[in-house]
Amino acid sequence: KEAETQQKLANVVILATGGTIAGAGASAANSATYQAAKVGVDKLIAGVPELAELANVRGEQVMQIASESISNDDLLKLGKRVAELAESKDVDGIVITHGTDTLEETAYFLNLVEKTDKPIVVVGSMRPGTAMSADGMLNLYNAVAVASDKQSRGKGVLVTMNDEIQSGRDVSKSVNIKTEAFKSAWGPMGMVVEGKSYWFRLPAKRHTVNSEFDIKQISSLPQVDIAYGYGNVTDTAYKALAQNGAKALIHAGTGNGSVSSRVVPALQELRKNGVQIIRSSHVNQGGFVLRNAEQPDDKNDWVVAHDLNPQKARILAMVAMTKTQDSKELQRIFWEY
Ligand SMILES: NC(=O)C[C@H](N)C(=O)O
Repeated sequence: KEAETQQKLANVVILATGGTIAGAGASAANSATYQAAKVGVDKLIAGVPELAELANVRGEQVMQIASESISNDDLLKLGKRVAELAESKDVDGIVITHGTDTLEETAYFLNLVEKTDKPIVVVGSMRPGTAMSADGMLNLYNAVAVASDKQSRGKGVLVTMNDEIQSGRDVSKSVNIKTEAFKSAWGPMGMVVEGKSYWFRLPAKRHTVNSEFDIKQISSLPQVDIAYGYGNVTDTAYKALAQNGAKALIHAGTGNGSVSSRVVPALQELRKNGVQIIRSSHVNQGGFVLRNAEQPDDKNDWVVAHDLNPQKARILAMVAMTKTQDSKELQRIFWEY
């Protein structure tokens, strides 16, 4: 009988990378002061015995770090392992436990490069498992529920936080400390309640199986860096980043991705020297940067990031520049993904 139910359940692999969901504090009152990336994947799985009712779950520890320290090499390592598992006949879905600080970057990266329609769900928590009202257990339970659901196929990389199913492309950590940290300017795709998913929207942008990018063909990512716009800004950071080898600079601009008159000449010069200039916005509730609004992008040969925040623009620029160095192609990619 037990063997029969096991056969019917989906096979889900949990790839653990660290973060607060694997964090531990000194006491149950420590919801904000704790150490991330302490608990191993087997203990995480053992902490939620109800997972066994949703799927045949097994875990793999891919790395054990706080997500603010994730490197491009870590992204490639994780991406390649996800692709291998997705190709395996006995894997139906993949869950990635991850720190929340750069979760939106990893989720978007996987959304661009994984050539599979199998569910890939990235999940984290805002409180360590040792804290009162820890959110990691339910977030993980929801992630496994979504990853084992056939309805989740072909919807791109997903994120389950705070009972919501979000698109890995759109979602961003918008507040810290609070458990409702993850928001998208375009709203969640669905809800997951008591292990069941309820869907309301589909992503309009290209992803996974319809993406022109494939992790198997990517062996390294070019250096792309971000510089921040603010009052009284100088061009020092932009020049230093380029001097240090950046192939593209994401301008985390004010408002519409506007650029200070003290910075414009340096960016024009850097573009002439081959560095791609990509205008994004650091406004909190979702930027929307349009070509030739605020700056003459056609004349400057710059690219706009449209609704992608600076950190997501960095991910797309890196992936795109594994294939093209042409600014018009880059702009096409920024509209389509
Ligand atoms: N809530 C978290 O997961 C934060 C932690 N610094 C991390 O990203 O690993």
